[in-house]
Parts: sequence; C-alpha cells; structure tokens
Amino acid sequence: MVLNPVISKLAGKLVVLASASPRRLEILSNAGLRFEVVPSWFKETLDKGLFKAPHEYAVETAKQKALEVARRMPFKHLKTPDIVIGADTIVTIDGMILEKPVDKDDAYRMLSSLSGKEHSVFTGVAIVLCHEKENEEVDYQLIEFYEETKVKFADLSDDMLWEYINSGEPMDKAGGYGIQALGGMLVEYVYGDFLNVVGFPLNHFCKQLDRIYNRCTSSSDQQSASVRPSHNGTHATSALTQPPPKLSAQSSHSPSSPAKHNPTSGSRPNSSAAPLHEVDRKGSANEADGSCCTLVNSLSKHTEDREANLRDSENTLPLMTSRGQVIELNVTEQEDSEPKNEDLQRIVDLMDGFKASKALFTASKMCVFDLLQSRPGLDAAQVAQEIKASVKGTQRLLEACVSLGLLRSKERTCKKPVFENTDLASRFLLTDAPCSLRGYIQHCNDTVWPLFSHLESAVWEGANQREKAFGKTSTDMFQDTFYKRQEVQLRFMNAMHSIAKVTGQAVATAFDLSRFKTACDLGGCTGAMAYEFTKAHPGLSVTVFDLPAVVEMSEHFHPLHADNRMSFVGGDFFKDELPKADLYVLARILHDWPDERVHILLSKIADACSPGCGLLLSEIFLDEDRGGPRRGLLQALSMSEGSQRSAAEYGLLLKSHGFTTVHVRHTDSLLDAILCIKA
Ligand SMILES: C[S@@+](CC[C@H](N)C(=O)[O-])C[C@H]1O[C@@H](n2cnc3c(N)ncnc32)[C@H](O)[C@@H]1O
Repeated sequence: MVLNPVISKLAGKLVVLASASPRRLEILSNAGLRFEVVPSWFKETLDKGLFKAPHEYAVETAKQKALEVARRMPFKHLKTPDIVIGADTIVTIDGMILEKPVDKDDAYRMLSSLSGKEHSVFTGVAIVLCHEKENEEVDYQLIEFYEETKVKFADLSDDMLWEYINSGEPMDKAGGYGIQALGGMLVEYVYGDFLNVVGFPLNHFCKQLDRIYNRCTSSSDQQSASVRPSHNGTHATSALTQPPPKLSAQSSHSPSSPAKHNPTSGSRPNSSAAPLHEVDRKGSANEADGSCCTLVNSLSKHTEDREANLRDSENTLPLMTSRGQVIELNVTEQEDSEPKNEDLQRIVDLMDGFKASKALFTASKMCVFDLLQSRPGLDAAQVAQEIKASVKGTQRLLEACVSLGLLRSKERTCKKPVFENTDLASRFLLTDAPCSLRGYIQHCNDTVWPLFSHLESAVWEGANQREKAFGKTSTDMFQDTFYKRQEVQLRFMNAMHSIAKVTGQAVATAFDLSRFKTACDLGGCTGAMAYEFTKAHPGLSVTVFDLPAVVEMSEHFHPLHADNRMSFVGGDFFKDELPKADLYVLARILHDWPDERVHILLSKIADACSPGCGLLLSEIFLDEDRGGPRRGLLQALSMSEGSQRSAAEYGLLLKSHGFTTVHVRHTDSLLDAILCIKA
C-alpha cells in the first residue's frame, strides 16, 4: 500500500473536494493532501428506487456532486481543476437508506432503528480527472468506487437516545450519528474501515490514486465525455472519440446522465463469511477490489491488458476480502518495494517540514500573497521588483510555494511562468481575509521559531527557553516577555486574534448555551472569541477580562468594541476580583500555566460561580493515550511551565473544583471544548 508517495503526486495540481463536510476535509488534510473545497450544488434528490443496491445510490450521488463542481469551476471560478473528489455517505439497515435526519423526531426514528443491530455504512466516491485541451474543451474521466463498513450499535434506551439527540450532534450526520464524537459511545463494534464511517474511505482512495498515478500512464481508445462552454453559460456535453492526452480513466457512463452502474458489478459481500468475489477478466476486473466497473474503464486498454497479463503470469489475482480491500497474492513485491518508498517519503517529509514552514512564513512576511491577490499573473521578475528582492531568490520562493499548494503557476505564451494564489492562500494568507492567519504566522515566525531553535536545550533542561531566545528571564511570559514592548504586544494580540477568528465559531456553537445570559471570557484578549459567542447566542452578553495593557490595545481591533453586548474589563485573573457572570469561558488559558496557578485560577472561578453557573473550557485535548493530536504534542515542546491535557484530565481537574462535566466536544476546528456546571 502506498500512501504519501501517491498523495505527493498531486502536489502542484489543483485538487478540489466537492464536499463541505468538515470530517472529509479533516481526513484528507490529515493525509497530507492539499486541496480546495468547493461544495457541490448538486441536490441529493436522486430517486433511491432506481437503484438496485444502496451503494449504487451513494456512488451515483458522489459522481453527480463531483461532476457538478468539475463543470462549474471553469465558468464560475475561471479555473479548471485537475481533480475533483466527490463523496456521499449513507447508512443502510434492513434495505432502508438513512441519510441526514431532518429533525429530532427523524433522528429518533433512525437511531432507534439502529439500536442493538448491525448496519452498513457505505461511502461512494467519485474521482473526476479533468484534462483541459487546447480548444478550451475539457475531458472528464471518472473513477468511482465505494467502501462498506459494518457497525453494530449497543442496545440503547430511549433516555440515552434522547440525550444524544439533544446534544445536537445527529443533525448533520448520515444515519443520525457521528462515530468520531459522542456517537462513538453508541457503537459496540466496527468491522471494516473506521474512516469510511466518519465519511471518507481514505485507504481505498489511496489505492485508487496508486492505480491511476503509479500504474497507469498510457492512452486509451475508450470513449470520453467532453464539455465545452456554450454562449449562454450552460454546458454542452458531448461524447468524443478522441483519446485524452495522458491518463485515460473514463467512466463508461455519460457524465451527464445518472446512469446505473454495471449490475454485474454485484453487491459486495456483506458478512465475514461471504464468498470471494469472482473476477470478470474481460470487463470488470476492478470489481475485485470493490470498485465499480468504471475503474477498469479508467485504466487504459494497454494497461488493462498489461495488468491482466501480470495477474496471469505472476499469479497476482486480486482477491476481495469481506471488507472490500484488495489482497494481492504477490506479497513479496508489496513487501519489498512499496513500504520502503513510503517510509522514505515519510521521513523525508518530516525532515523537510521546517523548510516548508519557513517558506510559508517568508512568503507571508514579504507580502507575496497580498501582492498576487491584487495583481494575479505576475512572473518572478515582476514579483521580485514589487517585494524588492532578488529575481533568483524570488523565483525559488514562488516555485516552492507552488509545490506547497499555496500558489499556482501557469505558462504564458512567452514561456515565462506566472503565478497566482490558490484558494487556500486566498482564504488564510491574505492580510484582510476574514479567516486570515497572517498574524498567527508572524507569531510563529518571530516567537515560536526562535523557541524551537533551542529545542534541544529545552529537552535537556525541561525549562523554558525564552531567555536564550529573547534574552530575558521571565516568570510570567505575558507580562515579562510579550507585553514589555508595544510592538511585540500588538503582534501577539494579532496572532491570538487571527486564531480566535477561525476557531471561535466552532467553540461558540459547540454547546447549547441558551440557559446563560451573561458570560465572562477570561483572558479574552481582543474579544474575537467573545464576539463569536455574541453572534451565536443572541441572548448572551459577554465581558472580556484581560490584563489592562491588553484591554487598552483591544481598541485596535474594532469594530468588536462597537457591539453593545460586549464589554471589556482590565484586571489580573490571578489577583483581582472576577466580573460576575453565569458562564465563564477559558479559551487557551490553562495550558500556559503551572499547576499551582491553574488551581488558583480555577478556585477563583469556582468562588465566583453560584450553583448552576457554567465553565466552558476550550483547549487542544490530547487523546487519552497521549498519541495525538500532533498539533497539541508539538505545541507542548515549546511550553515549559504549563501542560497539555486530555479531556478526561481536564474533567478531573474541573471536578476537583466542584464542576461536573456535562459535555465534551471535539470540534472539527483547531480547538476542543468542555462545558461543565458548578454543582
Ligand atoms: C493564549 S492567549 C488566549 C487568548 C484568547 N482566550 C483566545 O483564545 O484567543 C492568553 C490570554 O490570557 C491573557 N492573560 C495572561 N495573563 C493574564 C492575567 N494574569 N490576567 C488576565 N489575563 C491574562 C493574555 O493577555 C492573553 O490574552
């Protein structure tokens, strides 16, 4: 199995995920894939009765989602993607397809039908490869497959079901549950690919990429579908007999019609005792790995023959297990070559990580992304002139940014490549973007980077390295280091502001807070997080409490001050009286402090709370086995006094101050959250 080498083949290509699902986004980003998200406008209203088996419905929906985006992008976004990925996840039980519940009663109906039984989760996936031709026509080639996972629910009482439904989690999830969060508590066992249940079968996807990019390079004489812009802005779809230039991965179906899949592709074995799949060598060899027949069509005739020969001559008949995964019988080849490449790539990627970070920091600092946003299509010499740098150095930086998926380059007629931002850069790297991380990037460059350059000492000594990095001793990193100079303070506040802006909504909406009328965000900095709370909860007023120097400077972050449900109070949360509130918020505060300070702060909050008051704590929660997430563990390396904790550890800590944990939420954003109540 090849993972990273396949993913890295996509670097520099415009890969698009035609899905707004944060879970799919996370799975693919975690795998190192760089992509843009363009949610599909395709309405999931296919007539389920038209499909012989549930997975056919999921695959067809995935296909229509991906094709809709692939066709729309050249017109609406004025760029043609290289690859569009569509996916659709459904839950099936007793022949019924369960999608997302429409309301709580619907969720109850779904979940109670799953209680105590085994059900199947199918994710259909469509990969559309787009080939732009010289006459501006686009060839679309389609690979589609599905994965099935069996899940067994425990016997669930009505009370449990309603508690789960009232958590709000079921509403945007197929089958009414999310296995990766609270819904995991309902599950007795999972048989098959866990990520498939979360929403995307990563393993199967990588195998398909491997087939496309590592084993299939010749052209085909198969029919492809071509789409040409027509003058009224609609697309004309026509079948061409010309082979596409390189890859020849096409669907045997017309991309425009919701055609049925080859019925002979058959339903997948659905129990561990299922027989091995039969391989139809002529038309659908790929059935053997659980793909629909279109994958075989996606391989060129040449490759198909070659693969068939290989199978014959080397006895590499692929077998499908009951999990739908391929076991190739020439195990020696698998063990000898692929794992080595994969391991090498992983190590090299780790070694190169710092180079990638520094390239991003440098391009951001030199305002490359702002420049290319206002003037897309500059070449290296023009960019160099604008940022007042050398042409050679600028060209290298721009090319590196292309390889990182931050920029895209296009050949001009005179053959000099010109550069423009990818959507990723436009969303997160511009100074004025609503989700700009530029402030945080600058903080990483100017503050975190120097600390990491003393990591070895930090490990030897187990102590903070601020003195080595910044030439100052400090007992309080905020008051002694960050807030001594106004310029550094503003930079720090900018960093907090940018992170709070991108994570704030997920934290603010993690729980139903309608019972609370007043909140106090302790260490609330610029008020960006508090602002998200007021936006999400119209009945809530929020006081931001932070050091006086911070409150004074928070005016730089207008218009947050303008909201009359937000106010700012200056003070020291270790020493001063805390403002009265029904709900206290501690976002990214506790991890910074040694245990004794944590206890001082929690005691003060507990004293300020009457029974029924809430405390919402938001941090990165470590996995209970401390095996991840990587972000939390890497952040810990530059911390010294404080510690990263798991949700259970935070729960215990809060309990020791009289708070009972009500809910833990692993949000799809960068921060997790716990809501607890003063007993
Ligand atoms: C890591 S930042 C978190 C900011 C914000 N809660 C967020 O999530 O974006 C820590 C915040 O705690 C504030 N802080 C540090 N020491 C403090 C103290 N003794 N009293 C009040 N606020 C303090 C800092 O000024 C800073 O705004």
